[in-house]
Order: sequence, then C-alpha cells, then structure tokens
Amino acid sequence: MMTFQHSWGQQRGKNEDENGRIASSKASPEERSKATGCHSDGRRETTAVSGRFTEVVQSPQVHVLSADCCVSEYESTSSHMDMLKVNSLQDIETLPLTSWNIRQPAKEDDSREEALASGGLDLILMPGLGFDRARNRLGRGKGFYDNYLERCKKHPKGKPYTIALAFKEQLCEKVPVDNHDVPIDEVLYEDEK
Ligand SMILES: Nc1nc2c(c(=O)[nH]1)N(C=O)[C@@H](CNc1ccc(C(=O)N[C@@H](CCC(=O)O)C(=O)O)cc1)CN2
Ligand SMILES: Nc1ncnc2c1ncn2[C@@H]1O[C@H](COP(=O)(O)OP(=O)(O)OP(=O)(O)O)[C@@H](O)[C@H]1O
Repeated sequence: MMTFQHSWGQQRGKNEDENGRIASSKASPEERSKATGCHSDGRRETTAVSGRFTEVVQSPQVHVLSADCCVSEYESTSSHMDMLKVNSLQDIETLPLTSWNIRQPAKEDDSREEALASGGLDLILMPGLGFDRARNRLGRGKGFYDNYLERCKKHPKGKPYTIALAFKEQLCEKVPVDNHDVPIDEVLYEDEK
C-alpha cells in the first residue's frame, strides 16, 4: 500500500516563500512536465475528490466523521468546473470516463447537487501534474481549480482546505505560477528515495 508520510505544510521554511515565483507558461501538459522536471504520464496521478464533513458524536469516546463526497465535472470548452455529489464508491466507479480518462457525471445527469449551491466544501484533494516546496501546483493548464477556488471564496463557507497527494515523480524544484494560482495548503508526499 502507498503511504504519504511526509508533508509540506503551512509553516514555510526560510527558502519556502513565494520569492521564486515566475510567470505562468501557456505550455501543454507535456511541455509543463518537461520544463519543471516533474513527471506524470497519467498512470500515477492521485485521485481528485472533495468533501463536506459532519461530525457525528456517538459517545464521548467515539467520534464518527461522515462526509458528503463530490467529484469534479469540467467543461472541456471553458474553464468552468463544478463539484457534484456522489453517493458511494460504487457510484464513482460507474461514472462515465471523459476523453481525459477522468470519471465524471454525464452532461445529461442533472440529479446531482453542486457543492456551492448548498453547503460548500471543507476539503479538496487536489489533482496535479507536479508540486513544489512552496506548495505551488502544476495543473493541466486550464485554470479549472483556481477558478473553482475563487468561486468557493465567495460562498459563505469560504475556501476549502486543500491537500495534494504527490507521488515522488511529481515533486518539482519549482513550478511556474502566476497571480491566479492558489497555493495548496498541504502537500503530502511519499518517500523521495
Ligand atoms: N483526476 C483529475 N480530475 C480533474 C483534473 C485533473 O487534473 N485530474 N482537472 C484538472 O484541471 C480537471 C480536468 N482538466 C482538464 C484539462 C484540460 C483538458 C483539455 O481539454 N485539454 C485539451 C488539450 C490541452 C493540451 O494538450 O494542450 C484538449 O483535450 O483539447 C481537459 C481536462 C478537472 N478534473
Ligand atoms: N481565477 C482566475 N481568473 C482568471 N483567469 C485565471 C484564473 N485562474 C487561472 N486563470 C488563467 O487561466 C490560465 C490557466 O491557468 P493555470 O496555468 O494556472 O492552470 P492550471 O492550474 O494548471 O489548470 P487546472 O486547474 O485546469 O489543472 C492562465 O492563463 C491563468 O492566468
């Protein structure tokens, strides 16, 4: 089983501030991977889900956290993405695959609640091609997540906490970012060895 035992978190070291930020490139995902030295060929990408948690206290000793889970639904012709509620693991596993091999509800499936039309989100597990120590994220270059986080900030719940799970191939020296890029709150990564 894969474990993510290390983290780059909120407390930045002295070399982990935003000094090194450089302009965003308009490069393709392949060019972006090459330029940053991080490698993700789609076979090792951690999954993307988001959730809203409810604490159910069963007894003073037992706390159960229940979560409403959502998956992304992106529009390939724009930078618009929604987060739609899923009902179970089996529900996720039976969603249709897009041309990018991402499972998401079909366009005509209007039965699902959108997170920002209801209670908002507590947490997003962020996908990405690569991540650096300043917790910058290299995405697929369409701005889906940065735009979605902007929308979250306008919701009463505010911006959800963001965590990325990174395989070692996805750890980069420096990810190119611009003013729109929202740093990840915490990057959990596996052993770099
Ligand atoms: N698991 C997972 N879900 C995710 C993402 C992700 O990276 N991983 N996304 C993270 O954002 C969003 C989907 N990102 C996408 C980004 C670009 C294109 C796209 O249509 N690309 C162009 C080609 C671009 C190029 O190669 O230059 C195309 O296919 O025409 C599709 C989806 C939402 N859900
Ligand atoms: N909130 C925003 N408002 C306006 N433009 C934005 C916003 N977020 C990103 N952009 C623009 O969208 C383009 C793509 O952004 P970027 O390269 O950061 O995408 P990405 O994070 O890699 O993509 P994705 O989230 O889809 O994986 C850039 O030109 C960026 O300036």
